[in-house]
Amino acid sequence: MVTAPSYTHELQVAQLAVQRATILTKRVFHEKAKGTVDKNDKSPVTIGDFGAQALIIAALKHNFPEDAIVAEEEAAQLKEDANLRDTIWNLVKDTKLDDEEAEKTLGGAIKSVDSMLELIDLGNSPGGSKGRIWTIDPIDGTKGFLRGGQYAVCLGLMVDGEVRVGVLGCPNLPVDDSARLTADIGSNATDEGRGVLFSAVEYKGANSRPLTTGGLSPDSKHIGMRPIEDLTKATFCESVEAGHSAHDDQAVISQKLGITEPSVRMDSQAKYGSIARGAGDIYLRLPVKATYQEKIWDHAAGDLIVRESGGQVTDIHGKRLDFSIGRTLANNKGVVAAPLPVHERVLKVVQEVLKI
Ligand SMILES: Nc1ncnc2c1ncn2[C@@H]1O[C@H](COP(=O)(O)O)[C@@H](OP(=O)(O)O)[C@H]1O
Ligand SMILES: [Mg+2]
Ligand SMILES: [Mg+2]
Ligand SMILES: [Mg+2]
Repeated sequence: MVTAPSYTHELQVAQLAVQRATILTKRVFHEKAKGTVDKNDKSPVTIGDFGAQALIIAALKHNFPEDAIVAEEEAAQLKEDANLRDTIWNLVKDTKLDDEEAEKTLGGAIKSVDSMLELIDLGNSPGGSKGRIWTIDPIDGTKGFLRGGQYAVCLGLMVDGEVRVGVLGCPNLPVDDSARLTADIGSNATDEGRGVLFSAVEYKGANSRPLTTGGLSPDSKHIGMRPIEDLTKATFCESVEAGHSAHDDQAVISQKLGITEPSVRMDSQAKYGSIARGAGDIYLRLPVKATYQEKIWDHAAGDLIVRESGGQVTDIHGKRLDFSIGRTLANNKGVVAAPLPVHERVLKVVQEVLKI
C-alpha cells in the first residue's frame, strides 16, 4: 500500500511562519492607526507586504534551503527607497514568536538589512510542474487590510504541480468556527475574539486553530463545509472589489439558485477559509476582464483547504485550478467553489448565465 506523505515538518514550519508574519502585519496596522507609520494610503500595506514576505522566506530557507519560492513581491522598490527599507527593517528585525522553541524552528531573526532584501527576492521562481515550490501572498486583500477588514497571509507548498500543504492566517476573522458570516465581516476592526489559522494537507483534511503569538496551540480542530442540500439557504461570498469579480453576474446566479440572502463581501482568501469551515457556503469569482490571469498565490492555500473540507474548486469551465504552469493560473478562468454535492448544480447555473 502506498501511503500519502504526511508533510508534518512542512505543515509545522508553514503554520509557524504564517503565524509570525501576522504578528508583523498586525503591528503595522496598529502603528498605522496610532500614526507612527505614514498614513499615506499605500505605505502601510507596502511595509506589511515586504516585512511579512521577508519573515516567511527566512523561515522557509532555514528549513528547506533547496525549495523554490513564488512570492508576490520583489525588493526593487526598496532598494531605491532607504526610508521605506529602514522602516520595514525596524519592524522585521524584532518580530518574533513568543515561544522560543517555535522561534528556533523558524531559524530566529534575520541577520541584516541586506539579507532581508536578498530574502525578499528569493521569491522570484517562475513556478512550474516539477519539484517543490512554495507560494506566498504576504498580504492578500490589501484593500481589506487598509480598511481594518479581512486580509490573509497565505502560504502553499506545491509538489510536482499539485498543492500539498496550505496555510491561511486570517487575523480579522472570528476565532469561532461556528460563527456564520455576516454582512459586516468585511469592515470589522476589533481584535476581540478574532484571528484564525487554517491549514490543510493533501488527503489529511483541514483544520483551524486560534492565531496566537506563541507556538503551536494544542486546540487545533478539524473543519468541514456545511452539508447543504437546499441552496436557497446558502450563503455566498464574493470580493469587495468589483474589479476582481463580476458582482452583476454573481447576483444573477445567486438569484437563479434561489439564494435569498444578499452576498457577503469580503477581501482575500478569508473567503476560502470561511466556506471551508461552513461559515459560508459558496465562493464565486467570475472574470471581469477576459485577459486577467489569476495569480497562484491568490488561490493555492485556499483551493486545498476547501477541497480538504469537502468542497470542490473549479474555474468557470469546470476545470480544477492548474497550479503547474507558472506564476499564474493561465489555464483557468474565474473560480467556482462550493460543497462537493452541490458544485455541479452551481457550475451549471454559472455557465447558463455566462452563456458558455
Ligand atoms: N482584475 C483582477 N481580477 C481578479 N483578481 C485581481 C484583479 N486585479 C488584482 N487581483 C487580485 O485580487 C486579489 C485580492 O482578491 P480579493 O478581491 O478576493 O480580495 C489581489 O491580491 P492582493 O491584495 O494580494 O494584491 C490581486 O492579486
Ligand atoms: Mg493576493
Ligand atoms: Mg498580496
Ligand atoms: Mg497585490
